[in-house]
Amino acid sequence: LLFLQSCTRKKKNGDVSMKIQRNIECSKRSENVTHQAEVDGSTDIIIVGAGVAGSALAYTLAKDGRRVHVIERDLTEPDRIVGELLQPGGYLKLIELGLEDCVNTIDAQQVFGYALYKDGKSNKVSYPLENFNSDVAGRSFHNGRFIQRMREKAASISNVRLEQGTVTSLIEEKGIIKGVTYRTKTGQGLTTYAPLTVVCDGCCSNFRRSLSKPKVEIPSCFVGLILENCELPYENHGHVILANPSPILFYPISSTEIRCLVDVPGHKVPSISNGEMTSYLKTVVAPQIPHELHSAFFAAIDKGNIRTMTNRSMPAAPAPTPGALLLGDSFNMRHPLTGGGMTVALSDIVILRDLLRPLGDLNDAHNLCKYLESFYTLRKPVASTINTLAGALYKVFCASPDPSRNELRKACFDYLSLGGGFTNGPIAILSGLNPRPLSLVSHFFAVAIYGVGRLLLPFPSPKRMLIGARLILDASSIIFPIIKAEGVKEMLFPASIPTHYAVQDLCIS
Ligand SMILES: Cc1cc2nc3c(=O)[nH]c(=O)nc-3n(C[C@H](O)[C@H](O)[C@H](O)COP(=O)(O)OP(=O)(O)OC[C@H]3O[C@@H](n4cnc5c(N)ncnc54)[C@H](O)[C@@H]3O)c2cc1C
Repeated sequence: LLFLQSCTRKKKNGDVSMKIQRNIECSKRSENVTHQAEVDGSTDIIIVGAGVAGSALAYTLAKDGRRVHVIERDLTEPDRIVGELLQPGGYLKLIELGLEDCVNTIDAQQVFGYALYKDGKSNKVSYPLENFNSDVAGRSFHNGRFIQRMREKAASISNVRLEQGTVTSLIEEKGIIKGVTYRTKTGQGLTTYAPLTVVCDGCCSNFRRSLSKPKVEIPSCFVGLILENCELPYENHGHVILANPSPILFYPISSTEIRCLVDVPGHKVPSISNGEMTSYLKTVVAPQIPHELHSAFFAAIDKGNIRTMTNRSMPAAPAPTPGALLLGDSFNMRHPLTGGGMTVALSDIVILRDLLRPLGDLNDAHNLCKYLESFYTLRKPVASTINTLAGALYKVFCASPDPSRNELRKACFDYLSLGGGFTNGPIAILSGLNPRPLSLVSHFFAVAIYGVGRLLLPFPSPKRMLIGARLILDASSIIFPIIKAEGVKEMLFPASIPTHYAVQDLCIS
């Protein structure tokens, strides 16, 4: 144990992967000692996965004095097309967690809002940042660089042990999760124990079935490209093209690169290997993107680095289990159109940290589990609002042959162009700066009523009245099922749910 401590206490500046590698080496050399120590109760919390959620959680819990063992399948820098735009609300959570410097030195770009495009018209929608410090804005970056910085921060704390290994199962005894079994990089099978295991193994989680009742939907896929040597029409803004059949996104991920994500509805994307994808991008997508980006878009297609990713959506449906908890995408997912995933994960971590803070001992698994049930209610206002907006906006932003849905789409675009509260309200929700469920519901129906009003004025015709009525029905059929899945009571009336269990029942430090 002393050897492990001396290893993990070495805090040196330097290259991210070098630091993490050093940490792996430490854990490798001390595997036997550590395993023995863990049986003795030297770990408070095991974290499965060191992605966005796992590494941020490890850092924050360790800062609060917990002894944390993080097991991550692959500690090399991830190269993915996910989690590249952090909303300003997420940046505020990073500040709360003391992790805001993780967006420094990775060539992250500040983001001040969005530009929306529809039928050749464009409109800038800025985040309402007036009342915040000047550094508060969205940030966009290479996801892998951001994660490496957070892993490095976590690994720099002496009571974090960050180890490369693949968790293969949760250890359950009499209904309580006691720890995990995992395979190290060298193929050795090990077990480790702790009073609490937090599973943060991402969108394809292997363990969510044991800890929740997941219902995963796949509304679409994203096709990702990187555009180089070009400028976005609206500097430091995300760009959303309301294209046909579904939205296309652009945002900077470094000072020289722009990410393009093309949404393709359904489970399947055109084949990259037989050239269908190239043809789709050149003939269907290219004519719909801003002309300033054309040549870089074609160059990116010809370069051939085309990536795809499935977009999943899954409301949180916890099955509270003593000794374990899910967090991040393993627990809850939403369509990535609005870039809300990391904000929800970081917001959840702040709530969990605050709940765990007064507890000295985590060993009373049943009481701890009961106490942590309040987490599921406390997270609802932020998480459900961001989730519902993502699902609803995706549906509204997709093209449709239905005239009422098309009117709703047009009304949404024009409503967001009105300025004042009509623009600030929805963008404050999307950015995570003011994610209030009632504000979301009222803006959503204000868009619908605005759409109906435009149909009926100046002179209503029977046909227009019918489209107007269908528009309201359509809007309701979009938002109400999402709210139902999120939990009507938890989302809209959280005060009616008892959230706080007596901390006194547990050991307080
Ligand atoms: C196409 C796409 C684009 C997105 N864009 C954005 C965006 O712009 N902004 C935003 O906020 N969100 C975005 N998201 C969502 C965002 O990526 C996620 O919400 C976020 O990454 C969730 O973090 P996580 O830690 O739960 O999962 P991850 O970051 O995926 O981390 C999971 C970690 O667990 C590890 N792991 C998995 N299994 C095991 C195992 N058995 N043992 C050990 N380790 C394991 C993995 O290696 C990984 O490091 C996007 C999602 C998609 C699909």
